[in-house]
Amino acid sequence: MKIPVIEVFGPTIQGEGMVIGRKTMFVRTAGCDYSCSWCDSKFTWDGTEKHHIQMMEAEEIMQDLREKGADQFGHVTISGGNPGLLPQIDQLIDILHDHDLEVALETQGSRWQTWFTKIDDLTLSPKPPSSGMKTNYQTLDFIIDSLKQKQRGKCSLKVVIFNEDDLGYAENIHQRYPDVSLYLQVGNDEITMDNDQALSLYLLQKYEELIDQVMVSTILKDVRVLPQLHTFLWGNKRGV
Ligand SMILES: C[S@@+](CC[C@H](N)C(=O)[O-])C[C@H]1O[C@@H](n2cnc3c(N)ncnc32)[C@H](O)[C@@H]1O
Ligand SMILES: Nc1nc2[nH]cc(C(=O)O)c2c(=O)[nH]1
Ligand code: SF4
Ligand SMILES: [Mg+2]
Repeated sequence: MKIPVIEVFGPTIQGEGMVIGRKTMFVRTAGCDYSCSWCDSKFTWDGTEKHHIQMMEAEEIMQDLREKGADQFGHVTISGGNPGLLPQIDQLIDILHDHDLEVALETQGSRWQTWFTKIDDLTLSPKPPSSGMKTNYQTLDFIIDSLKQKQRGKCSLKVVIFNEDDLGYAENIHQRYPDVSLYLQVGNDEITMDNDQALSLYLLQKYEELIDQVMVSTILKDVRVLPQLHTFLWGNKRGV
């Protein structure tokens, strides 16, 4: 079965979460079951780029990765949209592994796929109140439980923070899943700003504010606090 792909890019650095800084290629799938108010990738689901969606066989995606990244990469990140909507990603992972490539996944944890167990670096990013979305804890419990029993690689949680309610949500997530490493990420509420320098300064200030808040939390002890590294470097630019 073909995979709806909206962009393939890289090599670049992973700008977020558990493998931040790692050289990687990106495959971004189209379609999401959420509609987060602050989503920085709305083009994957809001219909504005539906003509750019390509239905691709897993082998064609592999070819595209080689055309763009030649033999210069050893890691591929699958993001979206929500790739977790697509059972057919299974074949893509097998092909990537056959090419000795490690595979990362970005998903919000609203849907389970059996192929999650084959992922090397799996990021679950449940959405805090500011997103306007509601977490289905039954599904998230099931995913985390299933991964604990049988996963090839590592799993982490990443919560984007925009306000104090979001921080409270992250505390709750950390208490519910204390054994899963937790990353807090600065929320970018200026997703249309095109002045890169002003954006970097603004987000740096947000980063410092978030650090200050986390330092005084009695619950968030074993956590990592990160910015989106790619926005510091390249602003709101696409495909980097
Ligand atoms: C675009 S999403 C795609 C994967 C999946 N739908 C998800 O949300 O995890 C990739 C990551 O970007 C984060 N993200 C989206 N918009 C953001 C924003 N405005 N500021 C900071 N992080 C954002 C998401 O929370 C997620 O961790
Ligand atoms: N460099 C870079 N790092 C990223 N980490 C997560 C991304 C995403 O949109 O899923 C992303 C992205 O779009 N670019
Ligand atoms: S779940 Fe991810 S892709 Fe979907 S709307 Fe939220 S941030 Fe965007
Ligand atoms: Mg992004």
